[in-house]
Formats: sequence, structure tokens, C-alpha cells
Amino acid sequence: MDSVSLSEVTAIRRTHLGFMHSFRQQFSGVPISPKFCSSKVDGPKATLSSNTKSQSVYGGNIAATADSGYKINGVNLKSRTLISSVKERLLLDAYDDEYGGVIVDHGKLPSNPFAFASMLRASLSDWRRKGKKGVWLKLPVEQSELVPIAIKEGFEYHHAEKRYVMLTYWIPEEEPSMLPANASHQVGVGGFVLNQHKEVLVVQEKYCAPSITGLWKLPTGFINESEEIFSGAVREVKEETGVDTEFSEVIAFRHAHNVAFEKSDLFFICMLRPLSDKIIIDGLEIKAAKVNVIKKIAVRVSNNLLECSSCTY
Ligand SMILES: NC(=O)C1=CN([C@@H]2O[C@H](COP(=O)(O)OP(=O)(O)OC[C@H]3O[C@@H](n4cnc5c(N)ncnc54)[C@H](O)[C@@H]3O)[C@@H](O)[C@H]2O)C=CC1
Repeated sequence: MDSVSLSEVTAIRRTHLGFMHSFRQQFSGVPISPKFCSSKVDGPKATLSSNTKSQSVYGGNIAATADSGYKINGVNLKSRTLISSVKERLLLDAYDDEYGGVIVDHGKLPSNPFAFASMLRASLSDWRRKGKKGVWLKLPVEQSELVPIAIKEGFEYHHAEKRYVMLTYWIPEEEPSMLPANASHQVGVGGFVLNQHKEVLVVQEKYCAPSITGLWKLPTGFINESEEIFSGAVREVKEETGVDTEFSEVIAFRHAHNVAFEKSDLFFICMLRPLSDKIIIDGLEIKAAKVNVIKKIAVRVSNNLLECSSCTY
């Protein structure tokens, strides 16, 4: 046996606070595992034996007796092995990324905020010593109490989703951060559904700016995560109007900035061939839909971008 498991170590009979305090005094900079926070556990003791006396591994002066022998459950161990083993286990679980950084394993985060704070600090020291660069820390919503701890340690928000927030830390002080920014765009699609009578499918939105209330427009919407532009256009038209279509081609796109909370917007108008003609509107989003004869289509080219600015029916 050349290492000691945390469950063995947690069995030390000490109250939580007393234990943490004495351990920190001896090991400033070495993080405390969450498992150490269980207190007053009856079980095997970890003891350190020298020629002169026996004492608790983490409560006593372990640093001063680093070469001494000690026992856990009656097994003799080398204390240096124990120290390095415990140190390893008291760091956050993480794996390397391909850019010289690390990604913390969010499935193995300690549940105790004090343990997290300590392990995070020690891990940062360890990664810094190893020359690591970017650190990615994903904190699930169930452990949101860890967010302010990481922020206090110097982490920054990167992005958030419904179930987690992603934080980052750039270690090299002499180099600018090379971490990529969060996604900067939303992607929208519009369906230009033209039938054999040169009629185009148009809708009136239920919720829109007062200035465009009652305007007949193309069915539009946002593509879903991991959805293709062409299938997103077909889906949006089906959802809003009930009309089945088939994708033909992208006929225009527009790139606009500061659209949604400072994010940009890429909008693709897709030519779609109708496969059915029965209109069933989606009452949630759409007030009315119809096919109408095209009178005029305004398309202009600006800054090398083809922009479909409006359609008049
Ligand atoms: N609506 C239009 O007339 C035009 C739309 N586009 C483009 O079409 C794409 C999709 O835009 P739209 O169809 O206008 O999307 P939208 O803003 O109408 O949003 C689609 C649906 O999402 C929901 N939604 C969006 N924001 C919401 C909020 N803050 N609170 C509650 N519900 C919300 C609503 O149910 C809405 O019907 C974009 O890329 C846009 O640039 C381009 C030109 C004109």
C-alpha cells in the first residue's frame, strides 16, 4: 500500500472546524478535501508515528516529520508518499485541453464550498507551476453557490446556459488571453415560399413593434441549436403556417449588429418550394397567414452584402 484514500483520512476524529484550522496552519496553500469536512466520524484513525510519539496525520506537525513513518489502520506508510498523494487528491479533477489549458471536470466538483475554495486555490497554484494557460470551469446550476467563490479567485463569466455557467481564468500574466469569446451571433431564417401562380406565403406576427403591426411579411424565426439553416427554414414555415415545403436555395442574407443584447444577427432568406397549400396558423406567434401575389421585392446590395430590406405585397 503506497497511498491513502480520502475515506480513510476522513475518519480522523476531529470536529470540522478544529480540524480545518489546524490543518490549514500546517499546510497553508494545500487545499482541504470536502470529505475532510465530515466530522466526528467513528472509524479507523490515521496516525503518524515517529520514534518518540504518535499523532494525527493532519492535526499534528506533519511537515516537520516528513520523513517519519506513520500508520493508517495499522499499515506503515512513508509520509512523503502520503503528502504527495493527499496533495494530488486535494486538487480539482481536471484534464488538459489541446491549447495548453485545463478543463475542470464538473462532474467531480466537491459539494462543500469551503473545500471547493481551497481546492480551487491549490489547483490554480499547481496549474500555474505547470505552465498551464486557460482554465475552463463549468459550474452546474445545482452548485451555483460556488460561482462567487470562483469569481473571488479571479475567474470571469464566459457564457451561461439554462443548466450551467461557464467561467474562465487566464493564467499567464505576461500573455494576453487567447481564450475565444462567447458566441456572438444569433441565426435567423426566413422562408420565401413561392407557388406556381407566383404567389408568396406571408404572415402577420402577433407580437411585434408597433411600427410594423399589421405588416405582411415572410415567415421568420431562429434556428435551433445544431439545426441546419435549410431545415430551420422549412421547420419555421411549417410551424407558423402549416405549409410543407422543400428547400431550394439561399437567396439573400443580412448581417446586423447590436440586435439582441449586443449580439449580432445573421439572417438567411431561403427559397422554399411549397409541397402543400393548406394554411393552418400557429396561434401562439402568428395572427394571420395567406398567399399573396408579389407586387415588388426590394433587394439592395450594400457593403458587399446582399440585403433583402423589405417585401411589399
Ligand atoms: N420579424 C421580421 O419582420 C424580420 C425578421 N428578420 C429576421 O428573422 C429572424 C427571426 O426574427 P423574428 O422572426 O422577428 O423573431 P422574433 O423576434 O419574432 O422571435 C421569434 C419568437 O421568439 C419568441 N421571442 C423572441 N424574443 C422574445 C422575448 N424577449 N420574450 C418572449 N418571447 C420572445 C416569440 O415567440 C417570437 O414569436 C432574425 O434573424 C431576424 O433578424 C429579419 C427581417 C425582418
